Amino acid sequence: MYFSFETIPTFVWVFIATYAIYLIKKPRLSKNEPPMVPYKYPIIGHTVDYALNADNFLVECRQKYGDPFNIYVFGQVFTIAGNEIAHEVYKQSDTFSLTIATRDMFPLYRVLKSVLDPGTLEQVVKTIREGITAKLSLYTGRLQKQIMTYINKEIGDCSSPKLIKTANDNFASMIARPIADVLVGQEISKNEDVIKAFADFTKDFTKILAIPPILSFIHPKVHTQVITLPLRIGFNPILKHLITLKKHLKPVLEKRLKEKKILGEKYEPPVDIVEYFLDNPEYETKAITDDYLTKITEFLFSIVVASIHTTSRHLTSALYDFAGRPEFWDDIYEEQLRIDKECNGELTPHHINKMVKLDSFLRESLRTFDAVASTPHRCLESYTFKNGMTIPKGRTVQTYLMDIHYNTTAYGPEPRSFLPYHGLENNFSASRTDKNFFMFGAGKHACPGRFFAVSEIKIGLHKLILNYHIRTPSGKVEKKVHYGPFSEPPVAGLIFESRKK
Ligand code: HEM
Repeated sequence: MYFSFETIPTFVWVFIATYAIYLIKKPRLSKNEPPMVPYKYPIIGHTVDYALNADNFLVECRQKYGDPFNIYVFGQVFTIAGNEIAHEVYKQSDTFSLTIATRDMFPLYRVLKSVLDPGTLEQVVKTIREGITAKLSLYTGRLQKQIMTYINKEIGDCSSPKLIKTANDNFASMIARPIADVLVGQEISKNEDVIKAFADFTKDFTKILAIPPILSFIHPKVHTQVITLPLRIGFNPILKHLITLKKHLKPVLEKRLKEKKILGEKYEPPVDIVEYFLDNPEYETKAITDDYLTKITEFLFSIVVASIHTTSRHLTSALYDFAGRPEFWDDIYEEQLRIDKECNGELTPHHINKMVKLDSFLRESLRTFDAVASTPHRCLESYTFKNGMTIPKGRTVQTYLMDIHYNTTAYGPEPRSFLPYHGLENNFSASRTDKNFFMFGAGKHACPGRFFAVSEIKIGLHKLILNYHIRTPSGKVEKKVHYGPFSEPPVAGLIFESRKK
């Protein structure tokens, strides 16, 4: 190989820069920290093992170093909290923050400015609790209709078997319909442009973030600055969705305000989040200005981000779990058929509660989703665990989900096997959080949308299983797709074949 004399300074600079990064980034641990797993290569640390082989790597670390332990990934020290420690992190809700931990990797505030305001999350959670969970029974019929509209339109007649690809989309457009109905009401939730805006918002936002966090080796903020550069120079693929919603929302809000004024006491408020918003003294208005529209649109999209892809991902995953396990088909189908006959095709919350086998199957699908570690929490001030170990302010703690979901004490000697009726036998419903089930988090910040999500998924599964035989192309359980410690449903597709009535 030939090097010219002029290339030498370049090598010197690269060497100096690398050495500087090494010195700056060298992990400095304070006293009584959890054990640091030794690593071979400076700067790189455990990045390769964590990105390419997270499951085996963390199992080995857990066996050798206990719970919790520290690893060094993408230039940062992470504390990995498993089955014994994670619940302590979730209990200390003033000391550990999910929102702050995810801000660098998922900078939603760049497009929805209001999420930076700490009051927004509080308001979103309150809205979900009061405006969705407390009124779930009023929504059931509407959710059902919206899901059936999707099924008839997008899956339709499958007298010949039809392969439906699920990659990326993961039935987001099925889930976007009931969520639009609940959020923006019946007037505009049938509008296909609005449904598309809801279904695509998160996907389009995450597209620009799909750059591996290489620059986090320098600092996580450098990575955030680079991934958000397109947004800052005016390329904003999300803007069109905000504009669509504003356009369709404006006449509806104006009409409602007018009717309220004219009818006074006689006004019959529609049941949806837009009305909940209008009714809130904090958001009271006399006219629908552009600022007002922006505020309500941003608020609605922050619920969209939390609700659509999370729910559709797990609906898809549960369908794959069902489709790959013929041994449970008859049992689950019979339960749906019996309930369908009982309710004459019109589900009520009472009937959804009766789907106990389906509920248990779904809980198991959530438990075995196979995410290795997720739901990071940032430590806001130095914290000492009950076992005496201390972590400093600023540390990110990753929830070691597999250690929790695959613990032998709760799930027996083969915790990775699929136990469809574990929930049913132990009286754990799919939406119930528990120290051995962290799919919806735990404690004060446990997912407020979980009751809604589980209802939607159960209605979707119930209707699909009633109408179709569903199988995987291979006839077996398909493998999930792994990105580092994260997991996504399989992408092989699902084969639908109409049941003979
Ligand atoms: C299967 C679907 C879903 C899953 C797996 C899921 C999971 C989670 C998890 C793990 C958390 C963090 C909890 C914690 O820190 O303890 C969370 C928080 C949250 N979820 Fe969900 N979620 C789902 C659906 C939904 C839906 C449908 C909504 C809205 C209607 C929603 C709204 C939220 C909100 C607002 C938070 C933040 C709560 C807070 O910080 O206080 N989620 N979710």
